[in-house]
Amino acid sequence: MAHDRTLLAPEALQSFLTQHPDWKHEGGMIRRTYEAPSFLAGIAFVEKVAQAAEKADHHPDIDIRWRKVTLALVTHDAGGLTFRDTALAADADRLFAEVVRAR
Ligand SMILES: C[C@H](O)[C@H](O)[C@H]1CNC2=NC(N)=NC(=O)C2=N1
Repeated sequence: MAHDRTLLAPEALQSFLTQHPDWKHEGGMIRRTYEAPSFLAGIAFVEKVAQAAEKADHHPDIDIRWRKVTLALVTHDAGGLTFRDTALAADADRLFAEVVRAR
């Protein structure tokens, strides 16, 4: 599948980071660590993220350490950050809020 490879303008990235202050721009990726209320809530969150990632054909690096789940995103095909990264990051934030509400 062909995807848009347009890199995010610096202002667009800045605007995302301002609106999502838990996400950091590090090593060419955007990264956030979520702390779930329990290990299984963290796993439920990862499952939701995996479903969203598969649907978007865009897959974050995922690191699970007990209740902490770290997501890191970059568009390898584009060699940098694109709207696909910030869109999935924003989806993940919504999904995390759902998991926390449902605990
Ligand atoms: C063919 C397919 O669209 C690509 O390999 C996708 C799959 N998932 C991906 N995920 C991420 N994070 N970056 C990519 O560039 C990427 N590319």
